[in-house]
Amino acid sequence: MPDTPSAPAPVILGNEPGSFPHGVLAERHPAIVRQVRDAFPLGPERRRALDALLVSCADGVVEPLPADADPTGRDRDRWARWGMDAYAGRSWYEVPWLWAESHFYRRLLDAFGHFGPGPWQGVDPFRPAKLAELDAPETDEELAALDGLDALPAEERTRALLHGSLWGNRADLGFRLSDPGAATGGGAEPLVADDSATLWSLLPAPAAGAPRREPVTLCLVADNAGRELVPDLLLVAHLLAEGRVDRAVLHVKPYPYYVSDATPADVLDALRRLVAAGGTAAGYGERLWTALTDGRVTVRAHPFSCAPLPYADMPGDLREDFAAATVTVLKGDLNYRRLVGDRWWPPTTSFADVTAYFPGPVAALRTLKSDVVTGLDAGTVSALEASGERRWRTSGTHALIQVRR
Ligand SMILES: O=P(O)(O)OC[C@@]1(O)O[C@H](CO)[C@@H](O)[C@@H]1O
Repeated sequence: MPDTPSAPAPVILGNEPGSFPHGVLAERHPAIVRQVRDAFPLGPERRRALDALLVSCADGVVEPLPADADPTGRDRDRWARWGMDAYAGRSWYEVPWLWAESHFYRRLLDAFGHFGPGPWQGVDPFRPAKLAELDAPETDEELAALDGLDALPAEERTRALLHGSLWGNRADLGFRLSDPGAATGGGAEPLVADDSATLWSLLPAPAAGAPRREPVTLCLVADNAGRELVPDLLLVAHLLAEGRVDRAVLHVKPYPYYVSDATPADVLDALRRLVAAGGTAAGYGERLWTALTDGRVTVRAHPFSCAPLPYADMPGDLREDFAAATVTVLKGDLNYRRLVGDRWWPPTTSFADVTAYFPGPVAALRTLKSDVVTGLDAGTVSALEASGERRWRTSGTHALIQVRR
């Protein structure tokens, strides 16, 4: 029996040296700043701004967004609503870890000049790494392997594409910066929870000759670009082709975020990559291209997708989007943190209870890359604890498929 929480668990902070969140703030963030600094021929002003961010990461406090941080002023208002007034002046390590990380990316883009005006306005500082991944021989191999799918029975094909999307979540460039070996391990990794049968009960394959039913809409809240987004797009194309889904809404980030998170530009890159791949991959790519042009698939980049807050705080228009979906599938670790709240839940806490606020059926497809987890049964937790694998929560070697109808 899953445990129903009597009160919210403590929010995860980054203030404990040696912990995973502390390492992200103290080591991963400076490494990301240096990577951006080295990847572009930035002028003195931008380099000074990035160096100031490095100093701030080491021992600084959260500062209010500067007046020139966003030419429209709208983003400053948003950050005010998202907690800036409460957290300005406090140490990066003492505010909620989710908030600190999210705000770091906003500051990094500022320092880089992404919000302009200037030559780097609108430029994605992570694009070189994203394109390198998309062009890597491993991506060719993964796409060529799709040719074998046609020989599989329909259910196995669907399962293979679901698992491709799930394990594609290990392909996270920020994650590899601090744990280079973690995302490359081969072989089938254990699922710590698998509600895929519930997912398919929400998205059944239409039986031949069955009467027309209500249109089925899938909301897929994407995570990383490149080698995660490609299998996400394949899954969407497949579900459309099978008639399990009539329409799909793909949510991506409005600006570069958490290094490799997908933006609309990344959707285009991934789609072009599919279409150019030839074979089965190109067939999927072309179907998706058509579905985008005829409106069955739409792409949305909502500002809240880059908010430093849990989904429980989502605004009304996003709530309506999710409420209209037959099921919303959230990809990846960060979306999971935002879905269940980035808290020290006992791992057996009921997933259904902590996501009860979500406006409709919701599914999480995630590899475990941070401490938060819910919805595990007690036997699974004991087995994980007994396995001697100290970092099962954070190493990306385990995954889950959790669904709340
Ligand atoms: O959402 P994703 O791409 O699966 O993971 C994001 C991530 O790499 O970033 C955070 C640490 O920076 C963790 O939540 C997680 O490990």
